[in-house]
Amino acid sequence: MIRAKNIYLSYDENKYVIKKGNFAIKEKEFIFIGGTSGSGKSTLLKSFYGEIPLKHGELRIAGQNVFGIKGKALRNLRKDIGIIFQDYKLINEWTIEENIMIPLKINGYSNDISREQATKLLNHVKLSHRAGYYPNELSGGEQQRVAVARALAHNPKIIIADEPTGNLDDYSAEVVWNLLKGANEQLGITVVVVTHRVPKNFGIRFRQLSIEDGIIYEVS
Ligand SMILES: Nc1ncnc2c1ncn2[C@@H]1O[C@H](COP(=O)(O)OP(=O)(O)OP(=O)(O)O)[C@@H](O)[C@H]1O
Repeated sequence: MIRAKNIYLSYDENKYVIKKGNFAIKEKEFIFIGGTSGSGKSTLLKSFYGEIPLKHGELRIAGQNVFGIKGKALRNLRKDIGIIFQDYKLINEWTIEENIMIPLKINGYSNDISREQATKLLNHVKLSHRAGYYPNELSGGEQQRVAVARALAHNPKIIIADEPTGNLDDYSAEVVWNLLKGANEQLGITVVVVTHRVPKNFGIRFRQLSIEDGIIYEVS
């Protein structure tokens, strides 16, 4: 599902953030990526959805070559990916239902279908009673559940999450982990999560990669 061959990523010409990156992630795997602060974890995730261009190497996501990707090809790549951030990144001026509708509208679904799907997902993340609320009227844990629903809305093949529980208390973190496990187990979505702390007794199979000073290691 994701294959990197000798990839290099950087923000400026003088220093590579990711060097000689080689790894493969199979369909339906659940992957944790760890490593020290500043080692390049977020940068690697950003390259998966074309936010950071590859300097060298080959990166294939769901069969699509990410090198130099732009325009329609980039839009197609993003159809296959749902993204979750540590700080939720919901649009505060829009209700949570409208937030969940965003990826559907971007992908050309009608208003009615988008709303129907958002209603289903609000039910899935147990927030139906808050559909008309705005993000800043919700707790952090609730906002992250909205973000998970938004990431799932357009039926992606891959979910990418960058420290999805970093701002959450233990209870809310567990709810988010359960949603991600469900996406992986029940929907067969490949899940790639950057986290400093792999949860104990996770309960499903997973693999771990680690990044140290820009070098990607397979831990398990
Ligand atoms: N937009 C940017 N412009 C220039 N350099 C950047 C930018 N974003 C990150 N960097 C640098 O790239 C390196 C890797 O950053 P990255 O955010 O990928 O690390 P990380 O492993 O995700 O760190 P953390 O665990 O602290 O979130 C760091 O040295 C950082 O300063």
